[in-house]
Amino acid sequence: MILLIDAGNTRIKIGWLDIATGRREDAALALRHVDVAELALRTKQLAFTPIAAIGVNVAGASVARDLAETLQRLHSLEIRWVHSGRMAGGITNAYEVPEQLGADRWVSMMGLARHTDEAAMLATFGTATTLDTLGPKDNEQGTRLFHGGLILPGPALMRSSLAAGTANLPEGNGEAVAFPIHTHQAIATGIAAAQAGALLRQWREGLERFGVPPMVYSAGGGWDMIEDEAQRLLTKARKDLGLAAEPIRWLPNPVLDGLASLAPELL
Ligand SMILES: Nc1ncnc2c1ncn2[C@@H]1O[C@H](COP(=O)(O)OP(=O)(O)O)[C@@H](O)[C@H]1O
Ligand SMILES: CC(C)(COP(=O)(O)O)[C@@H](O)C(=O)NCCC(=O)O
Repeated sequence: MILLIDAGNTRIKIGWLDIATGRREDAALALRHVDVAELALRTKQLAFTPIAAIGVNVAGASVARDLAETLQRLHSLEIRWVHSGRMAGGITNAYEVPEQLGADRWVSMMGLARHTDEAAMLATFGTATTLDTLGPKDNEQGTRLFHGGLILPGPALMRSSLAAGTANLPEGNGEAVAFPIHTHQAIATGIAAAQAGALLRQWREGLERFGVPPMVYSAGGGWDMIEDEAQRLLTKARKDLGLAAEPIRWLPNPVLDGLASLAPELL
């Protein structure tokens, strides 16, 4: 079994792959950085001994070091860290400097490619929100292009930055509504509208570029804060354009899916 690691800025997600059968974890483990020691307890509960570990890390050197030390101590394993590049897993990276792209975003495009051959967008609501577009599989070689994408503060970061940067605003919670009538509602609605509005903007860019609407997939721990608003705005936009309804589809772990698809060529 191979451990799959996605170290994000808030949490580390860990799954596994049986390379012989393609079998994957039922549910990924999510740990905060400070709880990395819990990995010892959790991997001891696994019904197998991992023989390799591959991962991406956008959370800085100390998180990588903690993970590396923990897996070395527990299983004598070295983590094979994946970095962004110009091409991998049948996808070409349009970033001017490919190595600058977050490795989690890059590998998530390979995860997304497992779910559709159509032009698609992955909206990930983590610490940051990223809205990334993958072109269709439409040439003879079957290669695809990562067209680029947006970065904005994630829902929780928007909320905490409002509370930290103002004298009077709390950490706003609540439902998004058309016309907010108290502060919590005003903040929750503002954040949901900003996140869903950015998603919709990028979906329209995709529609113009491809001539067909990109499929939209979502991921990340902050999705539940904006799901209703995002689904509602996209449904309305599609209806206004005379397009059939097509909801945003949730992907629990596109980064781990991408690592799983890269594993055979990495190991
Ligand atoms: N138990 C939890 N601990 C921390 N964040 C959580 C938890 N449950 C949901 N969240 C939300 O998930 C977000 C982090 O999502 P995640 O996809 O793990 O991000 P990242 O990949 O940047 O670490 C947080 O900003 C928060 O809104
Ligand atoms: C955009 C990110 C901060 C997202 O990180 P996350 O929210 O998943 O922790 C990360 O992918 C990153 O540091 N990217 C480097 C810059 C770029 O992708 O252009």
